[in-house]
Amino acid sequence: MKVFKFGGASVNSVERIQQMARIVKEHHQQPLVIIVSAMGKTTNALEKVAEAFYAGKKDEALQLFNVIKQQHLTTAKYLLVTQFNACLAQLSDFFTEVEWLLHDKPVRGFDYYYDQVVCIGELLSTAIVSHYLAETGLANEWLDVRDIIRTDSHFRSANINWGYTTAKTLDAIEAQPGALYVTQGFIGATDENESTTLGREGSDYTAAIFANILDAESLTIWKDVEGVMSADPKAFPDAQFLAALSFNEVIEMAYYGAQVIHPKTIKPLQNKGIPLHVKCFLNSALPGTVISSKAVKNLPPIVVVKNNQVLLHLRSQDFSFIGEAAVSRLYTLFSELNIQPSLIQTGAISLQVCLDNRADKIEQLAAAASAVFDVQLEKELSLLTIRHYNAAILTAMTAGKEQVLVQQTKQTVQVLYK
Ligand SMILES: Nc1ncnc2c1ncn2[C@@H]1O[C@H](COP(=O)(O)OP(=O)(O)O)[C@@H](O)[C@H]1O
Ligand SMILES: N[C@@H](CC(=O)OP(=O)(O)O)C(=O)O
Repeated sequence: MKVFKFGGASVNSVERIQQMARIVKEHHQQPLVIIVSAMGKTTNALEKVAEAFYAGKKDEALQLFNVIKQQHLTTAKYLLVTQFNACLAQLSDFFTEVEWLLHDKPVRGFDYYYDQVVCIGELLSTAIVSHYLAETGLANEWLDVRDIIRTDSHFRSANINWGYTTAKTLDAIEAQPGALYVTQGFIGATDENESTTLGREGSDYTAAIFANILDAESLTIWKDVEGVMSADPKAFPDAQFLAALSFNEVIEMAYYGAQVIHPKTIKPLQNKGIPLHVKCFLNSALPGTVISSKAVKNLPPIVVVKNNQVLLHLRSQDFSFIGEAAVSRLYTLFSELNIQPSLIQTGAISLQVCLDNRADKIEQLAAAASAVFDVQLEKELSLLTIRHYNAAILTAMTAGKEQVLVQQTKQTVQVLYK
């Protein structure tokens, strides 16, 4: 059994879905589970629908949703002939699911509605993909992952109930010769059948969950890049291709914000020693990156840049030293608000916390922290992280930048700059 994951970029056009089917055909000699994300930027568009709905702008929400609807219908029309009616029936059910909800008035928290709306992206894309594969002679079973992935009700970043999910996965998926399953990444459901999501870009994680439970031979994540590179090639055209990486290295990269693999993806694979291949869907003959338990030496400097960072300066109100009570209160707040700081630096009477600029969370954190600290906020910062750095690359990459904060270990340097 192998697991493949195709992200939004690999299903964002008719041609790319056709290319995906070619890849599946090439690898279909053995049982395959295919995890698919929402097409292109559909999740972002659905977020706008949820926001308009929650702001009481029903007509705007319906209008925005209609654009998404038409995009999916157009794609289905281009791709499908014999399977079109069956696909249309399935898409229409999902459209109705959202439209009913949008006609209601919000009575619960935003995150609940967010998940009920946003999960549709993956349901729509997989319906189209599954029917297209069938149309090209690749018989497959479409699975609603919400019947399999059971989560708690922590909407927008739900946690997996591994016991239930394992039993359901083994029930739903059989490793028979020729078996081909298509299902959604990123989404799940609670005991009450409410849809949940696992956190943005969470489809990689779904794929790792399936690979772990099914004891897959490998997981392949198909991307629009040659493999994992030493930096985002969109921002750094000179980035180097990395043929092999260890699980631990990729955990570090994801932790520091590399956008290439979702941070939760690695552990389920590492625990079972399942190799992760990151391959290019535009050219499946390229070898791609292999990520495994094997240590990889002599890596080049690996660069991660996170923009839109905020720095909170927290100073003790009476100029007393920052003690364990204050630090413990701060970490409790991170946990309560589900905040993962990008960087923390502790001084004698002050603490500095660098975070992603999520306005809602920053406001709540700043308000709660002001009970204990004097709080100041600095915005529009970027956080540069270099793993396996050397003096030359550090100098080159920080030239001309106003440095706000620097943190350095033997392996990793981080520079927050304006
Ligand atoms: N270190 C890296 N190596 C390769 N790609 C990276 C890296 N960091 C960021 N990226 C970006 O990740 C993108 C692929 O991820 P993403 O767009 O989320 O794909 P998908 O939609 O398939 O999940 C690439 O186009 C590239 O710009
Ligand atoms: N569609 C979701 C989940 C995901 O993983 O997408 P992608 O594989 O395109 O990063 C998102 O955009 O967050």
